[in-house]
Amino acid sequence: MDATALEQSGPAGSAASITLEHIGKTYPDGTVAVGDFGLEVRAGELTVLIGPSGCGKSTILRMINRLIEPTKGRILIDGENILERNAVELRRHIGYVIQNVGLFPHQNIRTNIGTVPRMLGWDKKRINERADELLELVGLDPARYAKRYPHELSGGQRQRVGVARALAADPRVLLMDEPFSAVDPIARGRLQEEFLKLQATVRKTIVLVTHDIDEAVRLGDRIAVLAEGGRLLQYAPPAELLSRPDSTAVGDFVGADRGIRRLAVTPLRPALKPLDRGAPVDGRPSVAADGTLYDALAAMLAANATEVVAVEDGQPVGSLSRAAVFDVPQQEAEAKV
Ligand SMILES: Nc1ncnc2c1ncn2[C@@H]1O[C@H](COP(=O)(O)OP(=O)(O)OP(=O)(O)O)[C@@H](O)[C@H]1O
Repeated sequence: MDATALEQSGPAGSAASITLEHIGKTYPDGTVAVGDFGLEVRAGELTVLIGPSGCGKSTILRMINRLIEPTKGRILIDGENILERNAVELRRHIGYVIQNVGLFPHQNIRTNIGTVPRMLGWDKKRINERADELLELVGLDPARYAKRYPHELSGGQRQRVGVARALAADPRVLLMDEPFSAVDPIARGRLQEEFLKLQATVRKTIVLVTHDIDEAVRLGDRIAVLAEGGRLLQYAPPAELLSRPDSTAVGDFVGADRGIRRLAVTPLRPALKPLDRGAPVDGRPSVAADGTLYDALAAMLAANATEVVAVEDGQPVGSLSRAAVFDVPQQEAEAKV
């Protein structure tokens, strides 16, 4: 087999970039699911596709692993035109996670995770070791879960197995279609949190489809907002999208409560009023100095306090008032106009 860009997986930093050039999908009945779509997905980043139902998000995602064949355009992964490759073979090098996972019910968890490595001809010992390593990585004890069957797991645990299975052959690209939407909101929050930690370790290039703006803001390095027919309205990091929606359509989509969401993606550190190391905290609530304005506000509200102290390595490093929390995004928004 030739060593194409997609197969050169390995140590951290080996994620691939994805370039979508004027791709489109028109069905034989004339439906234009995606008219003309372009996007540059940076290596090692998590890009979210979001937009109303039927706007073509899943179609775009499934064109990247060619479960749907584009009717126009080019798709490059690290510069290689993947439309010229064998589609079945291609899919073995692109992880894919869907809602409700689609685990094989009659195979145990370890066997499910080993699906792609088996197709790639790995030996049994290596497959089992890899499955157990991934179970650890997604927070499931292999001794307890490896031999279980999918119906013996909770929905959230199955979803983690789905992520582990998609990562099994160490793909450089991971596609995720509404991966967390089938689980209840509390489990979803925990899964998203764990998934962010996992991504900090594996640093894959990820394209994730969701219709949930909170999920997009929480997970995305960049968010692409789409309208019907796969029309790209805006492509920007979450903080920029929330503070500077460049059309009313995007503004409406990100929602009226975007001020609060913006707090959740704005670091608190630049807003801190410096404190001498070792200065007394005086019963004020504390927050981690690498947290967000939202964390600071939550700490103040919980303690019914008007000021919070930011702490780093156990030492107070600055303070922040309630008024300052609301000043910062305001100043930022004004500075950007
Ligand atoms: N086989 C098909 N023939 C004709 N039209 C289709 C076919 N499959 C999908 N479509 C249409 O393509 C459009 C895009 O569908 P797609 O599933 O990509 O939307 P989506 O944004 O992922 O929606 P949702 O959020 O509801 O999952 C829809 O209007 C859909 O009806």
